[in-house]
This record gives sequence, structure tokens and C-alpha cells, in this order.
Amino acid sequence: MTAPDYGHVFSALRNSCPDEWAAYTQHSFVTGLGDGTLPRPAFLHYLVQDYVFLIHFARAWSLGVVKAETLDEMKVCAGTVDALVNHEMALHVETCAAVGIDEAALFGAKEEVANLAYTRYVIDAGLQGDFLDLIAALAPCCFGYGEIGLRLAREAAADTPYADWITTYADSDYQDVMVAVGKMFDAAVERRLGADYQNSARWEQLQTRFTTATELEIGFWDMGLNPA
Ligand SMILES: Cc1ncc(CO)c(N)n1
Repeated sequence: MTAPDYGHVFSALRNSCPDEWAAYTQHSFVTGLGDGTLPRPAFLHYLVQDYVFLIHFARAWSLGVVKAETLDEMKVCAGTVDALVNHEMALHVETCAAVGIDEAALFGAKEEVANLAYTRYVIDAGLQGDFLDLIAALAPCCFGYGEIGLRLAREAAADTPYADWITTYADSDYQDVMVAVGKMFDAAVERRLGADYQNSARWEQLQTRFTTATELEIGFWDMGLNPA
């Protein structure tokens, strides 16, 4: 499997920014997770920031419940909030606890600017725009980690110390949520813009949201590589 099926809307958005998508999903931080060469301090620095990221990211997905137009959209958004706060964050809490960083320290960690820029951009996309603006800005995070997790599960060195991280995103728990998000995103776009959505007046704006969020993901890996 080269890429999992997260739907045709996601494929169209990704295929329109191939350079940014490659810079995000094949970033040297990702290579280092796979071959195990990522320095531990960079990983822990990233993981603490990512805990804070997920707090605000869950707020953004909660906004999806507010902006939804169908019960199915509400269910997928609520399910994603659950997956983030009750499952994905366990990786962060357990990995950090093992090196003496407790949850209060995680919750109170100083948020770096690249982190803050990313989540507030996504939340603002949802506040200023509609449900599609919000999902277009949320999509790179979700599907990018899904792609990375599956690729590293196939290609990673057997002895990488980052196997727990890889498993979190390759696991069917995470993948099933992403497939559900992809289906919901396809239906949401077709419902509002029609089957010929790529020729609608809204498409360019959604592409900009998606590409900008992808660039903010690249900035997040860059931040991870540079522990303060
Ligand atoms: C920065 C970032 N993007 C995406 C995900 C996946 O939820 C994450 N944990 N962190």
C-alpha cells in the first residue's frame, strides 16, 4: 500500500501541493524516527510541545461539532476529540512519565511560537470560515501522521527506539479514525460544493487552508529538531 485511502478530497488537496507534502511527510525528523538517529532530547522536546498541540487541536476538532450540519459530521468530530484526548495523548503522558516529566508539567509547558501559530491558525480557520475551512486546515495533521505512521511501520529499523510513536499512528485505532474522517470530509465537501467541487469558487480557498497547515507542520518538525 503506497498511501491509505483517506478519500478523494484529501487526495486532490495533497496532489496540489506535492512539494510541501513531501517536505512535511519526509522531513528529516521523520527519517530520524524511522532509523533511530533522532536525538532523544529533540524527540522529548517535540513530544512535550505536541502534548500542548493536542490540547488545542482537540479544541479545534470540538469546534467541528459546533459547525457541523449533519449528525454524521458531529459524530466523526466528537469521535476524533475522543481519540485525541483519551488515546493519542496516552503516548505523550507515558513516554514523558518514564523520564520524569509528569502531566502537570506537560499541561503547563511553555508553548513555542511555531506550535501556537499552527493550532491558532486552525482554530481561526474554523471561527472565520465554515465547516469546510476548518476541516481543510485540520486535514494535513490527521492524514499526514496516518501516512507517516504506516510508512514507518513498514520501513523503520527494527531497533529504532521510537517504535511506540510509530505504532501509535500505524495502529488501527488511529487509522480507523482517519478513514472515517476521510469519508466524512468527502461527504461534507460534496454536500456543500457538489461533485464538481474542484471547479467551485470555494476550492482555491480550501486548497490555501490545506497548504498553509501543511507548511505549519513542516515548521513543527523544524521546531522539534531545535530544543531550546
Ligand atoms: C503536530 C502534529 N500534527 C499532527 C498530529 C496527529 O494528531 C500530532 N500529534 N501533532
